[in-house]
Amino acid sequence: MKEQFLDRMKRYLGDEYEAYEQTLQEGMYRGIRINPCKSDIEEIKALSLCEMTPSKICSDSFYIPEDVAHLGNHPAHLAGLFYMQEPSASSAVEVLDVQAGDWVLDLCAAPGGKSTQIGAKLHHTGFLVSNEIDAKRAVILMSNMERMGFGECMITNTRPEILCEEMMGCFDKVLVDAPCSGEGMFKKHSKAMDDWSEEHVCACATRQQLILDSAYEALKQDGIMVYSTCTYSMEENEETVYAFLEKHPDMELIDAGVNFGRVGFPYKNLDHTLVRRILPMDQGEGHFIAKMKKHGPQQSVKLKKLTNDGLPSFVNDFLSNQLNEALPYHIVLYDKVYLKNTPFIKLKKTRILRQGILAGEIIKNRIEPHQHFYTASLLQNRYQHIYDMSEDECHAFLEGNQLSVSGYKGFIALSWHHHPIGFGKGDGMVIKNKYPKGMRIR
Ligand SMILES: C[S@@+](CC[C@H](N)C(=O)[O-])C[C@H]1O[C@@H](n2cnc3c(N)ncnc32)[C@H](O)[C@@H]1O
Repeated sequence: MKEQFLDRMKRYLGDEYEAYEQTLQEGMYRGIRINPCKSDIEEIKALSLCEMTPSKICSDSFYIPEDVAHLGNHPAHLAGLFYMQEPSASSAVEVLDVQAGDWVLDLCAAPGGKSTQIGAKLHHTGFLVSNEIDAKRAVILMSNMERMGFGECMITNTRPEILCEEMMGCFDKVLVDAPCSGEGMFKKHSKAMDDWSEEHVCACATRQQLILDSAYEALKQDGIMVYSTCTYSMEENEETVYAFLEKHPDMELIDAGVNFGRVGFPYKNLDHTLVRRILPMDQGEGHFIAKMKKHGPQQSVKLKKLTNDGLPSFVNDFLSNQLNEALPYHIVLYDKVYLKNTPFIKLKKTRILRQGILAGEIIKNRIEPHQHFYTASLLQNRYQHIYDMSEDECHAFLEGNQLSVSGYKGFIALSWHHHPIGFGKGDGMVIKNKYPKGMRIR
């Protein structure tokens, strides 16, 4: 560990420094968070995946032993029943206190730990915009949102200032889980430690101010903003919040409203008792969370809603053949068919990777369904053609093999323990494998 970093930690922690130093010799906390849109605690426990210890931070989060292997390839994970997330990483969304019907912006969202948690809390109500500035990471975010089954959302890949200007004053809740110097992750990512320097900490703090200024624009009057990091430095935490509040006097730092973690470090006249810190001594990996309310006034842009496109008859036939109940909204964009429960919105400057559920792609005069159509939790009870695979069949399917199952013709949802995990196409004799090649297990 860099001496300069440890000296700073000594200054921050005083008498507790030794306890912190001790945690550096220990392993990382690991955990899983159950997806209530697809499963519940009883079901996951009954799978006996591993030892699961409840966390005090989030009722869906559990600590798991550090040495548990291969959970990522477990069918329950691939079907989106749970997300691998260390419990303290769920703290910021708990503070955000998402309510059904909220419009929520997750401005720095990849790989999607917090967006999938927000999606679960919204439970198909409201609207979630998950933005990631980095194109490659945005694709990972999209695949995690897809696996977990969310559709009442939009995945964007844009600079915060562009998105927040286009959606000015639209959101009840905004989460800024900011890029930071990652001091809380040094045990996990040694690269974060190699990159560490006081200059880097200050550069992160400058960037955080810019992101917060954009986030401010997107927040409604009376809306709630949560700012979080996974770093210890005061420059990126208390000092960032202080500078932001100085610049935006209509923002008020309010009580985080939770009883996990501990108060922040004292800084000027910031009420540090209102912010939360989770340190490794608190069964976490170094998180900071501040909750703020916007008193406004704040104008909101009026978003343009799209009307339903006329669908080609073969798409209508496909949808009525596959689903026993349709979703009310659909659009076709670049030959891709999307479905949604509420109207699609139109943005001009923001790069939208996906809005709604991607049902499939029109190729010549037919539709090739997409994996998202079969993982979307809103559709889970609507498939008219579904085959529940045995453990062996599911394993073979996830490896990319066809199923020797006769009697089915056409596209069919394939489930594990009655949870759709993908799809195939029957020819009466076998079901051909349509599990995306890049997702197959080897
Ligand atoms: C701490 S991570 C987010 C983790 C995510 N919220 C989760 O729970 O999975 C911060 C993200 O901010 C992104 N980022 C980097 N620079 C940014 C910028 N200038 N504006 C917005 N986001 C940025 C990074 O690519 C990274 O994905």
